[in-house]
Amino acid sequence: MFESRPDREYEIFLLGRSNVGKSTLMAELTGHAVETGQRPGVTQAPNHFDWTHPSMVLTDLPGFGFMAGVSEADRERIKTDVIQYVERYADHGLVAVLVVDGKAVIDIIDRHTGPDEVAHVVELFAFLQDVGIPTVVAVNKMDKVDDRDERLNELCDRLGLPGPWQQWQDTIAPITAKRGSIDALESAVREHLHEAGRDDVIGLLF
Ligand SMILES: Nc1nc2c(ncn2[C@@H]2O[C@H](COP(=O)(O)OP(=O)(O)OP(=O)(O)O)[C@@H](O)[C@H]2O)c(=O)[nH]1
Ligand SMILES: [Mg+2]
Repeated sequence: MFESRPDREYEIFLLGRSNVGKSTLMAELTGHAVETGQRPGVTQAPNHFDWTHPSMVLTDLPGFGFMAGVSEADRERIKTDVIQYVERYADHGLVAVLVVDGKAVIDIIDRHTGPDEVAHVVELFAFLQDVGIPTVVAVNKMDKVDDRDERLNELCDRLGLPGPWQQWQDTIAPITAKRGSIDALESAVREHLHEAGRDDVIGLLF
């Protein structure tokens, strides 16, 4: 899980449940082909992309949640590994991109929320805030969503961000990675880097 990381100063983390389109987005961001698939759980080890700049690595971390052919114990282990990975390299982390499926995310959160349960994506979002890594939620597959504003407002509500969602354009970025519509994400990431005084890094990325 940790051995393959190239020794780079800056890192961008890509996280999210299986099958939300992380690898598709990574391919779109970097212009390089990445293994993608209909079968959830294609990515089980981090994919490091280190060719954008000598100081930079983009890391596509393994998915959470349901993965075909992966046992419950393995899923828990992968989740723990991902969290440990982010904690370990947090100091290098410029931005975390938490990818969700815009069509499915609300149902998934609500199904996994209860008196003793916090949905993974909500837990991850809070965790990233705690670690102090600027986070953008890339709400992918917006091509499949009809009630766009309503859906994005619901997502803000579930993440504890008071609506309307338009107030959070540096945090909530609706995209359709498959068609290359990722402008909202790019400007949110730019905004975070700018706020962090890292305009120098922006040019390394886009
Ligand atoms: N409709 C639609 N489908 C998409 C979009 N982005 C990705 N997909 C599809 O979603 C499926 C999963 O995409 P991947 O990129 O492999 O997802 P992943 O998050 O890397 O999955 P794991 O590696 O299993 O964690 C593929 O069939 C993609 O073509 C999108 O914007 N819209
Ligand atoms: Mg993948």
